Amino acid sequence: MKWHEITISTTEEAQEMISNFLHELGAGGVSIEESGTLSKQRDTSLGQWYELPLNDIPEGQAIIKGYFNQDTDMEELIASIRPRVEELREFDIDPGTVEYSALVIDEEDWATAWKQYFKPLRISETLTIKPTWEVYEAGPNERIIELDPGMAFGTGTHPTTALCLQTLETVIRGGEEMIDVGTGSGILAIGACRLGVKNVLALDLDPVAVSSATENVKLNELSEQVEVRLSDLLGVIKEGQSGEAGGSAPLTTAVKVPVDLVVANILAEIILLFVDDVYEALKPNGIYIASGIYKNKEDDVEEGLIRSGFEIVEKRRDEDWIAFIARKPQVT
Ligand SMILES: C[S@@+](CC[C@H](N)C(=O)[O-])C[C@H]1O[C@@H](n2cnc3c(N)ncnc32)[C@H](O)[C@@H]1O
Repeated sequence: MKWHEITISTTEEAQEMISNFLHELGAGGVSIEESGTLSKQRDTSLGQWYELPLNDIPEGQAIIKGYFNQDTDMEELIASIRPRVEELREFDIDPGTVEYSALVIDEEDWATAWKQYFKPLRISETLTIKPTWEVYEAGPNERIIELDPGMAFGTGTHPTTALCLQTLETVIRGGEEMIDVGTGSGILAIGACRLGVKNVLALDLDPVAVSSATENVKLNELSEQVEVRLSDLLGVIKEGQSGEAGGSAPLTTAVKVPVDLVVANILAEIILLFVDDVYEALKPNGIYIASGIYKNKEDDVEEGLIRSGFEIVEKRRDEDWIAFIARKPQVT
């Protein structure tokens, strides 16, 4: 079988949004390559290892490749993605001078083309993300997240995901109940369970993410602990129903709201839409990890969290991305 490969060169700043667009348009896989110039220092503090050779992509730039089945009209696809990319400028996200190209490749090339970018990755003190197709022997005290991200976002290679997993590792004490909003591949829900969380309600608006997360939860033998549901933000809880089209099945999850912990790795614009709902969904002293925030939105998110009643415990940074750790105060 043949596949169409679209290549988009853009900025690191815009890569997440553009790769999300490709997923939404039905990409069968998306890969991102960032600048890896020879002068770039690679972080090995947590024992990370890198298989990819350094490349000549200029600092701050990224190359995104998306793979579409042979029936896709690529001219139409590029025409539909162009205005969405340009619109990013209105959200203060600069995609730079964007270049698009497309070519046809064989299935075999496609499989290796995107999988070669996804290798076992030590992401925090104890967590390692392992692609299902890689052979990897865990060391002592190493906790493995088995993952086949398929078409959903969340391989752990993006700074926002890494920030969430590293933060989860520091806030989880064991036995918590958690909600993961925008679960994507389910990576944070699975990572949280590996770190000791008791139960997770994992939500996503995108049916492709819901099925990817469900598969990954099964793969990690966590179906008893993690319930994955289609939901627009916390809608499924508010309605007390499943978000499945036409469905009204009640939640079967062991997670009882209010919960101890909420994590959301979504863009700042979306985070700001439901801060009050997260506050409601948390127990007093409950923790909210809000990630996916690009540096130009730091102040807006901080103000939004404080306005809803949260205390800011800490802000963590990776490259230009920020994750907030916020606490719902104990009511006296
Ligand atoms: C940046 S990805 C994060 C995936 C994963 N949690 C991670 O940390 O890598 C954001 C996810 O949020 C989902 N999302 C976007 N808007 C949403 C909404 N209104 N309600 C629920 N999920 C949403 C997207 O479908 C996507 O899977």
